[in-house]
Amino acid sequence: MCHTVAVTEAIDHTVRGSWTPAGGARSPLPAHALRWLRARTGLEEGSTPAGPSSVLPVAESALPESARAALAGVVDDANVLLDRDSRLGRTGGLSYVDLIRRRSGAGLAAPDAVVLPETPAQVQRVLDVCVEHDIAVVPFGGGTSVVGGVTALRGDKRAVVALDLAQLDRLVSVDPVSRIAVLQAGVRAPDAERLLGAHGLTLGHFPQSFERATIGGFAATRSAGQASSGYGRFEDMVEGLRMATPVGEWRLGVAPASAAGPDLRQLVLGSEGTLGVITEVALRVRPAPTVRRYEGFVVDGWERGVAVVRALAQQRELADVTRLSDMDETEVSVALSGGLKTKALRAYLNLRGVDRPCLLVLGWEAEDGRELAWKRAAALRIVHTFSPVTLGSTAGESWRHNRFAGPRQRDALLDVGVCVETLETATHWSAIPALWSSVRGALTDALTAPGRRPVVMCHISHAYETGASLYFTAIVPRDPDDPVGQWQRAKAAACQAIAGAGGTPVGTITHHHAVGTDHRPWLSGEIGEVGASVLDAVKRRLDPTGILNPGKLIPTPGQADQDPQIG
Ligand SMILES: Cc1cc2nc3c(=O)[nH]c(=O)nc-3n(C[C@H](O)[C@H](O)[C@H](O)COP(=O)(O)OP(=O)(O)OC[C@H]3O[C@@H](n4cnc5c(N)ncnc54)[C@H](O)[C@@H]3O)c2cc1C
Repeated sequence: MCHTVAVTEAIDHTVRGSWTPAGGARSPLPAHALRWLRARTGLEEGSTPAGPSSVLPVAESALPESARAALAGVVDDANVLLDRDSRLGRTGGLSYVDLIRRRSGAGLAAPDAVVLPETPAQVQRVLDVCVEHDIAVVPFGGGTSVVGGVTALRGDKRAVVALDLAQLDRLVSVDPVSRIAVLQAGVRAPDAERLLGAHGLTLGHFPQSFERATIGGFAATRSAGQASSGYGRFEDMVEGLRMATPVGEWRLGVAPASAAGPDLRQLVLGSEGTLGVITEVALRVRPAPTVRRYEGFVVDGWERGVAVVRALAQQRELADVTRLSDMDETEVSVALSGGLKTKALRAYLNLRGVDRPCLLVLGWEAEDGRELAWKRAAALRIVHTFSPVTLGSTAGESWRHNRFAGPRQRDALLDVGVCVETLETATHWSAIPALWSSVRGALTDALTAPGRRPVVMCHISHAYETGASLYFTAIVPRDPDDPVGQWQRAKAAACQAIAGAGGTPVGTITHHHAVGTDHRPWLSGEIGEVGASVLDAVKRRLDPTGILNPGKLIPTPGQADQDPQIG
């Protein structure tokens, strides 16, 4: 059984008001789900589908002709795109706010050109041209950032280009003995699995943005996939990197481990396009699994669920996929699936005396049945000490089957007038209960309004011996008069809860979504003024004129947190 995942629809950057070109129309909400949503949140009848992108305002390109000609001299005329649709398609990422902006046209910041290099050498020369012509550069992978990471901010430069890495799409080499594969930065995750699958290998990185996101983007944001317990976070997979910078190419990583000073790869991982453009990544790969088993359980109460995951983590028996939903997320999953099975499940859980059901999904993948049976038995020995209700493999397989459906569901929710967005953090086990409660409270309070009753739900899908991530999703009827402000106020309240009072953070401002523009105002609080000045110094060394991704990540002292181009 090969570990590939089908991509059902073409990726098209010129259509960005939704996850796929078909948008919510491809996967409309079933009638029972809509009924539940209206009763639970106060959502009124109505439909708000994305309009045609042809009506959106896009300013004329400000790229000077001299710069265009110099860029075309590097990548060829055909790879410097100035047309409206190509530029509109790279205005930003795929957060709720990005999608709303592309539906309303307000606050759009289109790049002045899209540049598509074909080789690492061309990337280097493009940077040289941009330094010479004072042009800002936004490295653009899959464009799935949800924190403003690819918003086309110009900063103090004459123009801004989106440096789209789509044509750096090759598997450079495979070393099966060492289990290392070198992939170019623009390879999308499904293509990475396909290319590696031909060698019997897998990367095992399956974020929910799998269909669109790229190897370079994963490295630049320290991404975490759904199977992080088994395969690790993306930075755990990185053996080496090749990065173009305005002061020359930088290659990192020569051995599996090293005591040659600080590990400078960690400076590149999570640098979000502000220090250079990653062109190649050497990755630790594994034999593709031939067997897998996903199972569902219900645990009575969030606290007990957290205790199960902690026990698995601390006894080093986490399943490759370990995912615990709180009561609200469990309720929403059950309500959205609907039908007879839902009624039967509710009745069964009642019968078993479960008052506060929390869904736990465990998934194991292995090279053979014996290995899988061994891993599963070790984990289940722990799980069963918490007396869960076993739902079996149907529930687990159903989760696996739908694991990339979230973005399509979001399109459908946007089309019926819902505000739906996520945010994430991580903290130590001892702080999990308080942080879960304070972030839920902050989001609920900020989103509650007359006729609007938010649903705020949470899950843990990345666990460690010392703590875990908390991933929140909020659903509430959209404020038609101020849809962006409605979410931004809620997000600020949640960030404040995470940042804590009195300068002591309760958790990290981001576990895997990265900093971008959205978390930038909170970064100094987490890394301290000294940390911020170190980042700033590295930035100045690698990018002395500041062309790379202005307004993202680096908390430059004295500089406004938001770019004035964004209203
Ligand atoms: C629906 C949805 C679900 C998501 N689920 C997950 C999830 O499960 N786990 C997770 O970790 N994230 C998730 N994300 C966030 C996002 O997918 C990740 O941050 C991802 O790593 C971004 O990859 P990308 O190729 O799309 O990068 P982009 O969005 O194109 O870029 C992200 C940042 O990296 C920079 N960058 C991109 N490529 C390069 C490069 N080659 N060199 C230097 N800088 C570069 C950009 O300038 C930007 O700052 C999700 C996003 C969405 C919309």
